Amino acid sequence: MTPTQNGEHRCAFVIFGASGDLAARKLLPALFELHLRGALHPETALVGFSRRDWSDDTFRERARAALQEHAPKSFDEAAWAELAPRLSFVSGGYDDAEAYQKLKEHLQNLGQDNRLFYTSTPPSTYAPIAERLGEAGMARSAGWVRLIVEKPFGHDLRSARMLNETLLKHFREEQIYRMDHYLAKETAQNIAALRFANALFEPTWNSQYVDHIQVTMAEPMGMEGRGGFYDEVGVIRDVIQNHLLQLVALTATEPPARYDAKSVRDEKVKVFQAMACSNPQHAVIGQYRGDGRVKGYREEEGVDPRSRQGTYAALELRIDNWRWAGVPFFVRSGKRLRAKSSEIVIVYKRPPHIPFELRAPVQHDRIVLRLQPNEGISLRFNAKKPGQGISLSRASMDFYYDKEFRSRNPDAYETLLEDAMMGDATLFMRADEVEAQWRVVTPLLEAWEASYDEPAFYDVGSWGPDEANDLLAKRGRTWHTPAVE
Ligand SMILES: NC(=O)C1=CN([C@@H]2O[C@H](COP(=O)(O)OP(=O)(O)OC[C@H]3O[C@@H](n4cnc5c(N)ncnc54)[C@H](OP(=O)(O)O)[C@@H]3O)[C@@H](O)[C@H]2O)C=CC1
Ligand SMILES: O=C1O[C@H](COP(=O)(O)O)[C@@H](O)[C@H](O)[C@H]1O
Repeated sequence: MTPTQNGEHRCAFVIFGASGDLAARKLLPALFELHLRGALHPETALVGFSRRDWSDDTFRERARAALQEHAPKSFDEAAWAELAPRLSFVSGGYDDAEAYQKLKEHLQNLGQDNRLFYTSTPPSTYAPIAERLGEAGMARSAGWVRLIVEKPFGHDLRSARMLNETLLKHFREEQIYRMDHYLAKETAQNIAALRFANALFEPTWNSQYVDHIQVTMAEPMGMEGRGGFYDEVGVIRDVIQNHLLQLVALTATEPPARYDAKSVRDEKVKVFQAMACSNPQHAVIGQYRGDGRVKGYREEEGVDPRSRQGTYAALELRIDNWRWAGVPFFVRSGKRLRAKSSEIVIVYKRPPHIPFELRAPVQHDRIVLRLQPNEGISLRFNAKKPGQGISLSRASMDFYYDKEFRSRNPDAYETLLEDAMMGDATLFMRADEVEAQWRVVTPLLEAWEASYDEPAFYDVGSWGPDEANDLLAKRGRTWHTPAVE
């Protein structure tokens, strides 16, 4: 019997901030996809909550419009007609105790004891939402109660600890699901499958064979209307503290004994604890400048025209443990770069002895794990060129998800919402994990914010500032250039 049939994941799914961008672009389309493939229990109710004075019908109209706009290929009238009556709306403030009494009555009337709350609201509301839910007696029920907390989780180590303390006053750790949607990308999940379901890779996955590892998350977009938010946050808080550090941890972790929430997260925490804190000597913080055609960061709406905020960062990280001692991990991310590309590159050492007479040193073998686009894996190695004698050329073995599998890759939010309804927290972050991640980046953030240095400027459409190339050149390495279409 599937969990849908046995009803374990039937629930009332409450979206705080249901009028917002994330709900429209990600949450409602993900729930609709789950409904289309029968993974949303037929009695699950979707409850929107926000300050808008909306009726149930207004929420339904907005949700329908959001699906038509953001999931046009999946939108289906018959499926929508089934789902629409299960949507309802409660209007109220996120810090308003009376509104939570109204919500409580609404959920009682729906007759759903299992409840999943989602904070799709600005970060300043996460703590008040948890507190008001707790005070209204909604952190417990006759069924299960879970709380999904969006990112960013805190602004630094101190605020992340305070947020954890507040949440844990009202909810038990097992009830709290902290989001990092990168963990649910198929290729991020495939790192564990590649390493731990094959005998081929793991024996060389260590400092004896690996020269260094690169993690890149490049985006061509600028601020897209989020300038005000971004200017408070910057690239380190926005993606490095969470997405990139998680990718490093998945690449570096020891094999867990079992693939479950406790074992996987225990191992990731050990990686973060072994990570040396980042520092300005081993980091470059950059900012994109305009080219007359495309606005520079300082010209973006909502951004301080003298802002020093980083829209790009490159860091060298170290993991001081037996497996990774001496292997640098270079991570970088930026806005307004040449193309969208998220990838992890494992660069191998050269063989200890080359028996051929060659004109140039052999190149390093590489495993490229592509998260997006062209999800898949490439193994780049040296091969003999046809003809007399040995001369080498680069060759590649490529695996592409879309060519190998017929099924579509679910969106990360779809996977995460389904997992949360099933009570599987493996792809969500634990309290100690988030704090351990903040420990790594906070010293760099503090040093940068206390300094008066200008960021390293880079051109729109480039791969980042020259200083980021120097960071690797100092270590005798170069960045892998992502393949772009
Ligand atoms: N959008 C995205 O792609 C992503 C978003 N996130 C995170 O998800 C959360 C929601 O994001 P998003 O939907 O973009 O946010 P929005 O700015 O769209 O806010 C969501 C809703 O919260 C309410 N709201 C807005 N500002 C305030 C405020 N100052 N005080 C109280 N309520 C407010 C509004 O609802 P109303 O006025 O009706 O009450 C709004 O519709 C954020 O924490 C964000 O960091 C994470 C990753 C990606
Ligand atoms: O969390 C975030 O991620 C997006 C990028 O996500 P992706 O799945 O499209 O790679 C990023 O644009 C945004 O700034 C950040 O908040």
